[in-house]
Amino acid sequence: MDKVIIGESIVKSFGEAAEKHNVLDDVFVEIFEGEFVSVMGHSGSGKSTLLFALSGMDDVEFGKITFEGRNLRALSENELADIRRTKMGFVFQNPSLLKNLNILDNIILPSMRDNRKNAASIIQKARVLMKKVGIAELENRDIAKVSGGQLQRAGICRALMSNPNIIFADEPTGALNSKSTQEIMDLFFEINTEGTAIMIVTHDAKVAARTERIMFMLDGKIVNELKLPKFDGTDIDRRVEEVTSKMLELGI
Ligand SMILES: Nc1ncnc2c1ncn2[C@@H]1O[C@H](COP(=O)(O)OP(=O)(O)OP(=O)(O)O)[C@@H](O)[C@H]1O
Repeated sequence: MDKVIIGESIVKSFGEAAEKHNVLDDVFVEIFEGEFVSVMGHSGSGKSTLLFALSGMDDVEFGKITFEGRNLRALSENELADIRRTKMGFVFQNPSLLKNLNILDNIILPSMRDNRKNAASIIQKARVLMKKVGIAELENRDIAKVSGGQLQRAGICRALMSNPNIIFADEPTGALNSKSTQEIMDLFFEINTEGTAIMIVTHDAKVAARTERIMFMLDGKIVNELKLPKFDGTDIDRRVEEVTSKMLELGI
């Protein structure tokens, strides 16, 4: 299987002089096409920084990041933005939707910026995605009048508009109750089954247990990983147990 992203010897630090410390400390990571991976670790261990580095959102001080064969660090800001817009999807804990736009307009906004001429097909695509994620009836709804789970579904629709090859999700269920968390994970599962690679940063063992490879971070390093069979809807309790016992073993 081909690799969608390879990060080699990644180093990134924050702070000045004596305060300076490596938040990413010689990290090697690779994600395969269609893979569903997660990253766990203490708060401050570098998980989000890794996600931002791999997606080219933030530059790093050292190392190489290869996305579909292209060296991200050698690209211009415009080229990087283009890759992020057309090949990557982003989902965050709180989807940053605009308050003065309804759900549909929020979902189509980034695509419309790129290609206003195709408005009709963009709207049609958004409607297909809204139906898929179960928010079809909310297209005209003010974003202040939907639940957190529905908002996150809208965020996922927006991320899927460009048919990304990989979705980067930073604590996508962090603000959700356990029912919505499960529903959002069902959705990610479906998206992944259709071939999109997904990298999720999470503190939740139940979320990580749905993925097929969990990378554990400690002090800026990936110190271990756990591989699980692709989730088939069964054995979730046993999977969660495996994840939690690995966390205990690693002191995470
Ligand atoms: N822009 C920044 N400026 C200075 N320090 C930063 C910045 N971004 C992150 N850091 C520091 O880098 C370290 C790692 O942060 P990061 O957000 O990657 O951790 P994390 O594992 O995702 O944490 P959490 O689980 O709390 O989100 C932390 O010590 C954080 O304070």
